[in-house]
Amino acid sequence: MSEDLDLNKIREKITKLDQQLLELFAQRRSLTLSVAKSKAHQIRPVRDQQREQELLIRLINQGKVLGLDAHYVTSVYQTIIEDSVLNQQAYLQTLANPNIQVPTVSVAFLGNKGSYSYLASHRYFSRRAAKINEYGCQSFKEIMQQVESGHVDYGMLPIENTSSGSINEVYDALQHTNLSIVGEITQPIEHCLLTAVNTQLSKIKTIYAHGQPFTQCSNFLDKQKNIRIEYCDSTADAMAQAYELQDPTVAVIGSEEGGHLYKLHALEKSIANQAENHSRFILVARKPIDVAEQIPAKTALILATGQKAGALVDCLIILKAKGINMCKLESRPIQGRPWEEMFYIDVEANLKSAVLQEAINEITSITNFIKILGCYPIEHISPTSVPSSAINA
Ligand SMILES: C=C(O[C@@H]1C=C(C(=O)O)C=C[C@H]1O)C(=O)O
Repeated sequence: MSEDLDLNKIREKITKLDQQLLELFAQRRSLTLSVAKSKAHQIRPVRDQQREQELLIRLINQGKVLGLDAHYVTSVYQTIIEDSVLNQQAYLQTLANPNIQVPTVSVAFLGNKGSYSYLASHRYFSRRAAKINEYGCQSFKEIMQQVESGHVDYGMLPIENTSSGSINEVYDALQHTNLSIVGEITQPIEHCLLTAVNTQLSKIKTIYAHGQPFTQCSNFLDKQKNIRIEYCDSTADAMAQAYELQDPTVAVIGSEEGGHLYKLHALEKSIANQAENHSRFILVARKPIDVAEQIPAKTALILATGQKAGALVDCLIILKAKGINMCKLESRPIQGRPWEEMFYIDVEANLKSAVLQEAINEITSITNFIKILGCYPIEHISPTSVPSSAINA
């Protein structure tokens, strides 16, 4: 056989190229860290979308000469730039908070190895070069107690999901805690039907899962006939059960990545109602953090206005007048005060900024209660778009 068609030889070449690509990615990453150091010095914002756009247009054109599709080049580089910006943000945060640089952190999350909260915790801290001591919990309340008592440094809590909405239990718990929100991470939720042994969908009689995945996969589940549903405290518990049972009639709903930790494989993939299914998690700690000026920040607060006509609108008008963007508004009942509501507001502003301080002072003067839940770096990096003329030229 000619060497050009020898599969093993071709794959060896691909393996070598991939190694070189990884080395180049690592070199690029370390250069962007030098950029972050320079920006820290000059107090310039981390993100420079004009530079990103110029870079993307140049790469699209260079890619075309090499026969690479413009969409492919754009999507690869948007991923690289997202990593670069998040890495620079993480670095600047260590400079802004020198007192909390520790090589090992302990994190409480829902469930055990393999739960979505476990995956979110690992993803969040992988960028912060910290080793994790994991502390799996059975409830959101337990997670908060573990952080409040000082038993662990951080708690990772899911707060909202793109298909099932806000997680009320977590919102309610935030009313009664002194913990601060110090970070966020959005985790793609890719629900699969996982089994411990080789089997077929028609043989499944029982599905184990946490309540949230059940809600998020209701369309798929409605189509399955004669299946018993067993609710579990967490996705990880469901996976552990399936692993123990080794039963061809049993399946669980969870991520493929988490399932690997329990030697489970995917019988069906992408079973969620919405193809784009993401959960946003918040990270809580006993002390608030500072957010570096060069990083886009979000501040979360809760307030109670009492029963006056237009009282909430008056608060929002203050934010509008100061040009502060509100990115989330949620209301929850106040325990023991029927029909009164607590409003949860996320704004895109740094708590240290004069403009937000002024807004908070004005809002405080017209509300019954206000509490700052925390200020933290915005982790969502919206991709820089390129003009369609560059793509289609
Ligand atoms: C590296 C930089 O920081 C950010 C990341 C970029 C990148 O990874 O290429 C480009 C522009 C900035 O948004 C930079 O400013 O050059």
